[in-house]
Amino acid sequence: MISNQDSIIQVSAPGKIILFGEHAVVLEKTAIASALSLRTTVTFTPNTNNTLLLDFPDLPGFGIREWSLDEFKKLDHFPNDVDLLKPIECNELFQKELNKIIDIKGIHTFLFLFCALTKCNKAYNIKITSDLPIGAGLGSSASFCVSICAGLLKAFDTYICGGCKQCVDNGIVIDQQKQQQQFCDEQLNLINLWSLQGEKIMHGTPSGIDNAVATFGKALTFTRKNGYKILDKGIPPLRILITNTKVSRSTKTLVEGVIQRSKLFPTLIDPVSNLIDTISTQCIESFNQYHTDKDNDKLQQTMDLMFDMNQHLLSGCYGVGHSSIDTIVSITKSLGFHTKLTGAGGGGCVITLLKQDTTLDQLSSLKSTLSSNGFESWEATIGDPGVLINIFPIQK
Ligand SMILES: Nc1ncnc2c1ncn2[C@@H]1O[C@H](COP(=O)(O)OP(=O)(O)O)[C@@H](O)[C@H]1O
Ligand SMILES: C[C@@](O)(CCOP(=O)(O)O)CC(=O)O
Ligand SMILES: [Mg+2]
Repeated sequence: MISNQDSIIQVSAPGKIILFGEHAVVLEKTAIASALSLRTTVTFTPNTNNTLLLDFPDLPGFGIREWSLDEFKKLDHFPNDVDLLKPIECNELFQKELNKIIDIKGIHTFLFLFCALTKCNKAYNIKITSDLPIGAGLGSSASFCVSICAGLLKAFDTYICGGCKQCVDNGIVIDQQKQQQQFCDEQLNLINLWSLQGEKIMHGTPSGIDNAVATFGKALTFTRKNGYKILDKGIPPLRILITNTKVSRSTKTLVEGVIQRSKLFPTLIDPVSNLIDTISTQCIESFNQYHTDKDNDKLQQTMDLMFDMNQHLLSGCYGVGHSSIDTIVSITKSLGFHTKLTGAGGGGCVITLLKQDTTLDQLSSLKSTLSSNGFESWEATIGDPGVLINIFPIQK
């Protein structure tokens, strides 16, 4: 059998949209998210130079960089004694040491996961590409962390299930043509927990919803207390248009701002968070109702109202709106559609609820109005699978 250490490993994980509950989910409330068909792909190719070569074309100004593995191993706080089956946070002192090597949070995240999971015992060229816009609310950071963790655990044959048939052998083939495989649930849980440690370096206080949806895929509800729950019957056939404001923002700063506001003004912010929680739970109820009565009009009416309410609470009460988002809300409203931000807000992407019977002409008129205002939009495909893996033998 060819060892994984002598193979090319390719892993992909999806981005996501949050339908309801972003930010409130950090404050312990319920949120609902669905995986997107847009994915981040990581390719691990062994090298014989004792180096780590990173090729990150989507990270502005990064390009390709290479370090000797010894450069990391010699650091005083190198995570030597980590148990791979028990994910832990990055030691602050190690992060400070990484910061002296390179001052980019996303790269600290990568380097922490790489050092903790491989102990720098294997040299790799690693390429990461994404279909997702980076830093725009569609969960690129989580799909980045999930793909890295899944690939590195596989590279070292680290399985919390002990190496079940699904994880070690042929697995469940999701896509015959691409021969992509899925891990077992136990291994997915391990990947999810390691990815959360990565997200913590990027964001400080991630709720965990983004890495859960990038790991498990489909559509799920999430609370920090109870974790994720896959919506067994899926999401009703909603049509969603994603529009990118192209305004860049920092998830970390926005999340910190909302936490700060809720600490300073608990009597004002708690009821807002509770109302968002009610919107999320009402959404689940409406989905269940739809699965019974298939009443599209009723679902559309409720969802339209909840899109408006959630948007205004995020913008007016949590303070994570942006004038570009307001512009899209008003353009879409003038054409009869309801829009909310998705992810951290402050710019990034927004989602508009189309109707089941929105015609191609109506859609293209909506898209061209948005485009003439400088915004790019596309209809989303949601409910996609979570993290998937391919192994290729190296061609000699
Ligand atoms: N394909 C990628 N290549 C390199 N870094 C990435 C990639 N995707 C995500 N990242 C990291 O994630 C960060 C963006 O995460 P974040 O601000 O949470 O936005 P979002 O998750 O909404 O896209 C980037 O600044 C970068 O550090
Ligand atoms: C704002 C938040 O709810 C989602 C952030 O998503 P994104 O990184 O902006 O894609 C934060 C979180 O849940 O960790
Ligand atoms: Mg993110």
